[in-house]
Amino acid sequence: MDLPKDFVSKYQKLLGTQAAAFFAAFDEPIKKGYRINPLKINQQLADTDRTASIDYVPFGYYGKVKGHSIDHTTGLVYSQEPSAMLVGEVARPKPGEKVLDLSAAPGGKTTHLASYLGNSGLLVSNEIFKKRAVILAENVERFGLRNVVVTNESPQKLAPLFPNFFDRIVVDAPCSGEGMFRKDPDAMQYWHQDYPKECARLQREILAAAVKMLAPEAELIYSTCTFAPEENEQIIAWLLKTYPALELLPIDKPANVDDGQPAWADNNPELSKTARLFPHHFAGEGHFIAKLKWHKPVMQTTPKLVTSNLTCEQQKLWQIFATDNILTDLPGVLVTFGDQLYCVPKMMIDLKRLTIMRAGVHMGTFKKNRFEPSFALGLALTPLETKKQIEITEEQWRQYVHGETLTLTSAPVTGNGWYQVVVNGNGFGFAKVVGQTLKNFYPKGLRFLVK
Ligand SMILES: C[S@@+](CC[C@H](N)C(=O)[O-])C[C@H]1O[C@@H](n2cnc3c(N)ncnc32)[C@H](O)[C@@H]1O
Repeated sequence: MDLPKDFVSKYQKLLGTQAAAFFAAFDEPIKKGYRINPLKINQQLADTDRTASIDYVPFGYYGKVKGHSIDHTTGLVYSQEPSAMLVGEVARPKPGEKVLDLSAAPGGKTTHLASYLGNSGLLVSNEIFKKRAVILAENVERFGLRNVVVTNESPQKLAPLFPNFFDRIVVDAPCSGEGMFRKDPDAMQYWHQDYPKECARLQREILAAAVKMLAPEAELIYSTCTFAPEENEQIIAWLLKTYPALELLPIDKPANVDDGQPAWADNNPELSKTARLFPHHFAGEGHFIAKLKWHKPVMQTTPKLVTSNLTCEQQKLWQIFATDNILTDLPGVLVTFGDQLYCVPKMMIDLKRLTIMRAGVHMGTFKKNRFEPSFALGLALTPLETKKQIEITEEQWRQYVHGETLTLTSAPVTGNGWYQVVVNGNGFGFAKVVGQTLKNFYPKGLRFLVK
């Protein structure tokens, strides 16, 4: 690979005898991986190769995911390169926590964090750029997550709204992306000698906002997909100096993960607790990870939490649908935006001052005198949580994702009405059955032809 000249001379100096192996790794094939969604009721893959497992991630595998597959469309798998998976493992939230993923699109870390939260607590998943926030919301929906609010804000706008609020914050920072060069050589176009310094300035601004949102004894996980010391050890050195209440925690490092390099910052030996994933040592593209704890006792004030705004009529229509179709209580607050119904995680603050892309689970739409369930609701619920299901075959799934109406072999004995569509044992939206016909409710924007 034709690496930038200044990049080569920089890492020759920094890595010395290891530099040749580091540069050679850029000519090796990229290492692909994926995670299985542990929140899905059926974990058996339908159309993805289950190859070698990744030993430091309980649900991680090496291999490739096809976008137009049953496994992808049902949210059973998420494609993520193996070194990025260590971030979610280092962060590993506990059920019930309030977690913030501050720069979250397209959603690799968010879906990983949510896998550990198990639909409990609250995960605020934020992305500053609207287009990317849309993709993030789609991925959160596909994964069937119930406890995630997707916001589209700057870290500076979020900070005063969530003072000392979160138990865990992940800052997977925008960076110079040197660890992406192998996967996406176009990333090299943006690189110049001063780029890491420019990124570091932005990273300090983002972290200054993040710190304001840490609850006492909360953890802050910082990561980048670059090798530049300016954005890695030097950022952590800056954090430790600027915020003495932050303590650097050790990271449980899998084999072939390197220690951070104190000499590449201010020689503080603590910095060796951070983790460096180099492509010539580790089967992945490259990452840096640090974990810190916030030891600042502050008086926590409880912000105003989200409250329900349903009219009596809407409550009645929702109840009719829920009684007929759902066997579980979703533990959230029912909120409408116009005629759209959402179930927002209980721990979420009042939504008014935020740009929200997805306020928990999109439950459906209030139409005249009835409630129509959303595709998202049928993805989020397992078939054990719905009263009536229609299991479709792989061939019927191909027709369904193409937007076609299905003809069933016989009319279901439970009669006409809403049914959860099930494929490979996992929920795939709701659809209406009339006689032997299964109408197509796969969202128009998601439809495709399987080739
Ligand atoms: C490394 S990517 C995040 C990847 C994501 N965490 C994942 O695992 O899929 C960094 C993100 O930071 C966002 N970003 C860019 N400028 C930002 C800023 N000033 N504040 C917060 N986030 C920013 C980018 O749009 C990008 O989505």
